[in-house]
Amino acid sequence: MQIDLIKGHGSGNDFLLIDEISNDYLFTEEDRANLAKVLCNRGNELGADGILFIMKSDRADGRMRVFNADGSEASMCGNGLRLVARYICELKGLNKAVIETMKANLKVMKQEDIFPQVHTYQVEISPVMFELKALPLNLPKPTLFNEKIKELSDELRFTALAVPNPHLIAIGETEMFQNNLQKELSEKVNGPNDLFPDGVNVSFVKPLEKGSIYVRTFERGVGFTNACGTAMSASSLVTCLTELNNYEKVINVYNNGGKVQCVVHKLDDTYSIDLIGNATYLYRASIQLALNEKTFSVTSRTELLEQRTYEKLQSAAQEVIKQTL
Ligand SMILES: N[C@H](CCC[C@H](N)C(=O)O)C(=O)O
Repeated sequence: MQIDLIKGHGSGNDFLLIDEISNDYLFTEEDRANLAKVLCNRGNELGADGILFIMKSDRADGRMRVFNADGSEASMCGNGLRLVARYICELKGLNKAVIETMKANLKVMKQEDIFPQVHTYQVEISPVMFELKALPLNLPKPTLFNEKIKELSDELRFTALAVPNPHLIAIGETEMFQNNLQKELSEKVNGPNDLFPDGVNVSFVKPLEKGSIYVRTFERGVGFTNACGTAMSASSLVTCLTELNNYEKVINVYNNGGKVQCVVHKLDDTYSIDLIGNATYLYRASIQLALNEKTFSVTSRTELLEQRTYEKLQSAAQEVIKQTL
């Protein structure tokens, strides 16, 4: 079976985009999980953090389903949604659209370049839930806000929220990035454990100057990635809850893949976050796939030249991180 795809990234969080609107691929659920495991494997010619299936929708301009590299499906993907936003807007000649995701239909729109000649989109991150059952997190309390979890750490304080995929956020200083704690506790809560039966994305956050933070995330179903869009959005919200940053103001979120911006909105007890950042295409490729043998070959690959301009954004962001982390 031949499959045409685009490899792209949002802040270095890279994905394979497969267009099921223009092509009749007819994937089964098992196909989708197997495709993610086979094509995202970085030992192969492609490799990625996940696959974004772009599908028809009867209630929006398009639909996104996101599968992690381990074959698990997630309810949301912030960096991936910017790539899908770009793909749908360019496919349909739109500057803004609505994309159906597992739990919500989300508003997306093309934005002014966050850096010269870097395709930039804004996506809505919503709904936001703090009830522990929304993750789920099995603790004898309704919510977890800036509190210790003795099974995970004696010092760190965590906040748990779903946007709607699950996130566990710890805010601290540089030292928290200089040991193996994030890796060890992330592997624990993403393996067989009583706290997070479905796993969780784990982010360590360091406030930089007011209006700027650095976020490093160990992603459920993937591991450490350059950036996690929903995690950066959730982290921005938590820094507003702890009054480190302000609602309705742009927060610069630095990460190992570059920089995005978040604006946190609070209306009574309802929150949403605007996530603004790049949607960069790396290459187009066609593959010949034998799914049952779980093998494929790349039959064509056309490099695109967008990464050269993106790299200027990334090195500027890395300079800031080097100065402040
Ligand atoms: N690993 C996530 C899905 C991908 C989210 C991330 N790549 C993003 O940009 O939000 C999860 O299992 O909930």
